[in-house]
Amino acid sequence: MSSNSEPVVVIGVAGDSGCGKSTFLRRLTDLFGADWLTVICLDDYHCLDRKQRKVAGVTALNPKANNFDLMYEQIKALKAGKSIEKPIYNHETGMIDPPEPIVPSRIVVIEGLHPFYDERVRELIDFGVYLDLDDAVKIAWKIQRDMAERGHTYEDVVRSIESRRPDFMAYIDPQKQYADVVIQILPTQLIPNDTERRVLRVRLVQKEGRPGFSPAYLFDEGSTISWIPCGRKLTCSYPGIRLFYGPDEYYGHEVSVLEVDGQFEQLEELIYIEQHLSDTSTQYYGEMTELLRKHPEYPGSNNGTGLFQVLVGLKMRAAYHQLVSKEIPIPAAV
Ligand SMILES: Nc1ncnc2c1ncn2[C@@H]1O[C@H](COP(=O)(O)OP(=O)(O)OP(=O)(O)O)[C@@H](O)[C@H]1O
Ligand SMILES: O=C(CO)[C@H](O)[C@H](O)COP(=O)(O)O
Repeated sequence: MSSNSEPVVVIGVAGDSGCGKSTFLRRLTDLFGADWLTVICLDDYHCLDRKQRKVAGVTALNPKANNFDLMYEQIKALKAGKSIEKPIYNHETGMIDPPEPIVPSRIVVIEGLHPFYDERVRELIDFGVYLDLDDAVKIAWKIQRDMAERGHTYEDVVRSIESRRPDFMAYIDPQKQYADVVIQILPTQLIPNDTERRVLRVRLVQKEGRPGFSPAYLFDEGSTISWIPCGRKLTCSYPGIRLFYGPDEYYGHEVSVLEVDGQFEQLEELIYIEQHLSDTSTQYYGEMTELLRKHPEYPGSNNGTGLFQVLVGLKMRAAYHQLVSKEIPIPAAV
């Protein structure tokens, strides 16, 4: 629990269902320790239950199905170190269950569909990440999970993604402009006409000029670099690995982009990549590689999704320390 004298830092993790939020949260828990984190799933602020949404003809992505006033009041209270009685949305029954008490830890993570949607909530967020999954990859991941674990057919998966698309584009996707970092997960460019989606191209879009956040870079800050590290120090089988770093513009903001296309054969060799990255906010040599090697079983540990999730976790830790140690006024996520 956080005492009133200790600031509570709020982290936002945004993205559609099935885009890897749970995996990212597991990495954050490994980094900070469970005692440091209070995770709030924003699905709990659905104000219409499944039946009511059906009657009203709205999806859970529609703001009308969510209580942003309550979300704002409760996140504000948590940030002030106060306990709340949080509602619970029950995904098994599709109903809203009786509320549960929540006591904030030092870091409150709000994760789900709408962390940056409401301006008041957005301004409470100290560091925000948006997980931006390309549709082709989203279908591949959902098929893998929903067909294997939930008994859905290929057509069910595609239909469900299609039916959510209009509301996704209207209410979820635009939030990425407010994130400090966006992890874009795209099909590889290393395999022509790839349909398997096992090899991924992952881009880390990092906003420049945010207090408490300095983007990581490859070799030389501010330059544009394409690097194929396959050689004596890194084992690469087909289709190889390509890294890229360079400046860009994103929704009118200056950003720097780090990119990894391809996958790593041997996790321990990641140290070679880590050596060439700067401003990673590690606390000791090799920390990134060590964190990835700890959980090779997490999906994406052998590609840019895992690498950048770990890197973003390290950036969140650095932002936390900066905010707390300097007691600087907490800036908005915009
Ligand atoms: N980096 C990755 N590489 C490959 N597959 C992945 C990766 N991350 C997630 N997946 C796949 O996507 C599925 C959904 O991931 P996860 O549960 O982390 O997403 P989520 O956003 O929390 O989903 P939900 O909100 O529906 O619970 C996983 O079961 C896994 O199959
Ligand atoms: O997008 C979602 C969560 O991220 C869900 O679709 C939403 O919360 C509604 O849940 P359910 O389908 O269980 O009624």
